[in-house]
Amino acid sequence: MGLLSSAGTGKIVRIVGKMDGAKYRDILEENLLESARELRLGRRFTFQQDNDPKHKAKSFPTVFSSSKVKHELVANYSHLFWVQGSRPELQPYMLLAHTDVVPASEDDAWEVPPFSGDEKDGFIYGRGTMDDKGSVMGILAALEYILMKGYTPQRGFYIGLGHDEEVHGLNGAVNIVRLLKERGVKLLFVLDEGSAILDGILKGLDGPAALIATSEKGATVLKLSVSMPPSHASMPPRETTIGILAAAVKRLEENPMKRLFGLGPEGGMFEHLAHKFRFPLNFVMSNLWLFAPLIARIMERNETTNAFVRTTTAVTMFNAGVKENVIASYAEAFVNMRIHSAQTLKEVLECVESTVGDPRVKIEVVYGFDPLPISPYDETSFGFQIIKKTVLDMFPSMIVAPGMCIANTDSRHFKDLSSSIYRFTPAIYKPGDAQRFHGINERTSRENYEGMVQFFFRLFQNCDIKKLPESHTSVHEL
Ligand SMILES: CCCCCCCC/C=C\CCCCCCCC(=O)N[C@@H](Cc1ccc(O)cc1)C(=O)O
Ligand SMILES: [Zn+2]
Ligand SMILES: [Zn+2]
Repeated sequence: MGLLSSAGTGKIVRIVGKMDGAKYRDILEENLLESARELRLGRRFTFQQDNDPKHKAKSFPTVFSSSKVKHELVANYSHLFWVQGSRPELQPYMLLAHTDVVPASEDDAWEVPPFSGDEKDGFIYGRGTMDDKGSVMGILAALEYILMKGYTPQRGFYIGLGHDEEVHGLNGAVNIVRLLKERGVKLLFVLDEGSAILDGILKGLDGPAALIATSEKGATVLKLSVSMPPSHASMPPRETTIGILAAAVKRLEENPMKRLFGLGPEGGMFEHLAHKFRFPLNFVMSNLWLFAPLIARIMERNETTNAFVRTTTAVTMFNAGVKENVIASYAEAFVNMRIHSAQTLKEVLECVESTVGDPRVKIEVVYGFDPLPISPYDETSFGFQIIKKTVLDMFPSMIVAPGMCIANTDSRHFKDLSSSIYRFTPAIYKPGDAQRFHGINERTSRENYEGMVQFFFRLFQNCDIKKLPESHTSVHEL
């Protein structure tokens, strides 16, 4: 069923295909245009900062007035929605997204101001359009639409919109989890951001591939610091705090963590994709047991694919000095590491200590956690198969494979509520797009945004089957 498509200049979406009459079409069109405007407003699309209850009611009037939907604020700014199903015996699932964003500076070379939400050449630009307001709006717009159609979901579901994902979700996601635990909720599956449809990003792969991440890397932030008494810049010591610390972080950069390609979920991902690679890569990918070290050397040349090969090391902050003619008494640096699934936090810390190899450099763990468990993706895994089916409904010839999230998401806080946690948004990303995450010119195409609404709209309906058909039946035939 076709739902949404691009319209003429100035219009984000127009309804096409099987719709239930002009009345719904007009209302929905107006509503989705409103949604798109909200998305474009970027900074202003923060439910909580407006602190105006009418604001969300205006954007999604049906969601906020439906007797089927229960909405509550969590920790003042996060949102928890419960959409009641008509068959309470069916286990609920949960969709996650977040409304907060990382900072963006007008001084960086954005093609359009980062909070203008301006549209250019078919793309809506702005901080949060990819990470993660597109999902927020896509989920709510799809819910608005399905409720307007009068569809009653059979399987109940939760929607959690965190407000502090970019600072670990300790107030938003963690409190949503706490509430659900208190209520004895167990989730059939959880779907969050963290992977997408990659087109041309994995070199040698013919055509796009939808990668449903079944795990995510662990992470740690380490604070490295050096202290010594301050002194006059005219009589410098042979080594300064800044020089010692700079040498330590340089050693970390020059000695990347070991290659682990093939030993984590990325192994299964490339094996699934193998037949879509051009010769000889198809042969090589089908025999990772033999060729993994060779592939790792090729993949590590590119920043995005390197993240699949190893635990990554990023020196993100360096602070030192108070005046240009005073030898700094203190220098500190922060190192952000994402831990490959085949390694533990403990192993990473041991390795960093040995690479730094200088007792004058104090190493403190700001936070850290191990890689997340791998969620099932076999033929009997309801969540994986339903997400896959929904992708195939939209893109029938798409290759769908299990993937790995190389960053971190709020979903990691949900591991006690479900063993089936998936990270995927149906956006298509092309070469250059990976750098837009937390970077400049973050943007979403009209097609990606519309696809997001369509994906969730279909997902709500696909989740209404009671159970998957017996194995060997293609889920696409459901
Ligand atoms: C990280 C972008 C990689 C792009 C790879 C190219 C493929 C794109 C496919 C899918 C989209 C990837 C979505 C990534 C979601 C990232 C969410 C996020 O930014 N989370 C924060 C959480 C965090 C972790 C550690 C901290 O110290 C603070 C915040 C993140 O940085 O991972
Ligand atoms: Zn995000
Ligand atoms: Zn982010």
